[in-house]
Amino acid sequence: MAVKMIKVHGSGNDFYLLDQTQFPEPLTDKGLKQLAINICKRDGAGLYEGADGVLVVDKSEHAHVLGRMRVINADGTEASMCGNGLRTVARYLGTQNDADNFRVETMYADLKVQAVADFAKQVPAYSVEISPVSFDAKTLGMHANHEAQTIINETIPELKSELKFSAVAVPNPHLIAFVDHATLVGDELGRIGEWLNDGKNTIFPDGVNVSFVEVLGQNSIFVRTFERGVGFTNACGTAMSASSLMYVLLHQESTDFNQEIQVTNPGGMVKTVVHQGADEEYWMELIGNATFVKIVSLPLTDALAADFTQASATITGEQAAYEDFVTSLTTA
Ligand SMILES: N[C@H](CCC[C@H](N)C(=O)O)C(=O)O
Repeated sequence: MAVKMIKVHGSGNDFYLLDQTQFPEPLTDKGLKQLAINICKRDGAGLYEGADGVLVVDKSEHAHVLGRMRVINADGTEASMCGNGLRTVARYLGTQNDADNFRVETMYADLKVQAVADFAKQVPAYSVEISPVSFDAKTLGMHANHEAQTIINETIPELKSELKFSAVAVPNPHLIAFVDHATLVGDELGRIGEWLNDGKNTIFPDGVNVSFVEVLGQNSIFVRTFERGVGFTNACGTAMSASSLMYVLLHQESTDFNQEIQVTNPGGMVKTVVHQGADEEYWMELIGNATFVKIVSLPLTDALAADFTQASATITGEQAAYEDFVTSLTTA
């Protein structure tokens, strides 16, 4: 039996999208974990150029929902949410069902998704809801500053850093610091990211996505992320959304709720809007590309055995359009 997947990306954060309804029976969790570990490997060891993870699409049992998304990181760990990935799943399900405004089931919420105007020619774009939001240490799996219940714009002495951090779950866990440009591009992010995802530290035993944010101007930030279960990525959608929330809460001199924020990153650019609902709950809109790079196919048993010799791919041509879009950002 062959397995068909779409290589997709959101702002250069790339995934294999696997629709499990192609199989008579869905893969087991163990099978999904092994598949992700095999195909995501970089440096030629994985399926083509590898990936940051696998987006698993299944039917949803929930009413008014077009499908379900699960997120498997490149190291095989499962995450509760993936903002860049959700945009590509929204495009996949929307195209399949001829719908452009619907909900997708994720681990903790059925999230709103909507097709929006293309970012550029052959660069389709979607807006997705990022929620629920929590600052609670228990939800974050955080043990720091004498078991503090929340950490918002505070130093964490144990990290041997002068930086001030904010910890927020959206709902996957994020640790965010606003920094100057030299720190943004320096080694500190990698040092802290490796440490908090080493599987041994006592601050985030289950790991955490770590981001440094530079304020570039009015409603404009740059976000660089070391992702749990992956390492450095071109972009992390939930990190850019969580960073936008902290930007609104801590930097009202240059942004505010309900304003469109431009978030640039090593893989390109997305837009975010931070909302506070009537119930006082925060939620974010993450608006960005949903690029389908190629359709790949190979025998399922080979993929599970990390044998990619029979793999075939059909290129869509969208990657060239996306690269032109990124170039236009710097020449604008
Ligand atoms: N590495 C993340 C999951 C992927 C999130 C990211 N790719 C995004 O776009 O939000 C975690 O373990 O929480």
